[in-house]
Amino acid sequence: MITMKDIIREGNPTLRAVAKEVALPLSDEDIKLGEEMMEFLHNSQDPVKAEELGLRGGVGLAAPQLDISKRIIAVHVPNGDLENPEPTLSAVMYNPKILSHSVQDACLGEGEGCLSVDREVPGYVVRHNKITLSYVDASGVKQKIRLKNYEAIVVQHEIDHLNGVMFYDHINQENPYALKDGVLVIE
Ligand SMILES: O=CN(O)C[C@@H](CC1CCCC1)C(=O)N1NCCC[C@H]1C(=O)Nc1ccccn1
Ligand code: NI
Repeated sequence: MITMKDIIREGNPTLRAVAKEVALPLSDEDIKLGEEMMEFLHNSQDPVKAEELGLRGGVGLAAPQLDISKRIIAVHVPNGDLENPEPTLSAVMYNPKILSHSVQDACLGEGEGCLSVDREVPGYVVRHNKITLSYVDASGVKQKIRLKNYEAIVVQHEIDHLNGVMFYDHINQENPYALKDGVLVIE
């Protein structure tokens, strides 16, 4: 079971490496890894288990964060209201690829953090507001989906990890809160 000790932190060169595509058909090992990554996200969002296991709540995780330089990500974005436990997006994605994106950019009003970064780095992380994404799912089936707003931001943060990019690489050094016209701020 994945816990915080398995997550590498800034300074580990794997976070700056370009991860390798996984071979198809998916190996049992890669399928198992995806399941463990999703289990971590579930546990990290469960107040009891997160407390028990000392987990920081996470909505996404990329294999390089486990010191595994493979193009595998897991995302589990909970639905806003507690009544409806249906997550808005929950998937393990193998070899995810952004096929196209909107001209419109967006950022989280709160900025971003990272389970591999044990410090606050303030500032807007400007990303694409909408993306068209292809990936292979855990059943080995090629998927093509469109995402927007928060879900699109989460997936872009994870795909960045596959390319050795950290969220703060996108922050404007001169003025971390500088915004070009038309960037959607997502609260
Ligand atoms: O690469 C993957 N990571 O580094 C985990 C990150 C991924 C998100 C950061 C911004 C977009 C994707 C993550 O999830 N966080 N960042 C650090 C601490 C907070 C935590 C978070 O946003 N938690 C959360 C949010 C809503 C609901 C439940 N939990
Ligand atoms: Ni991260």
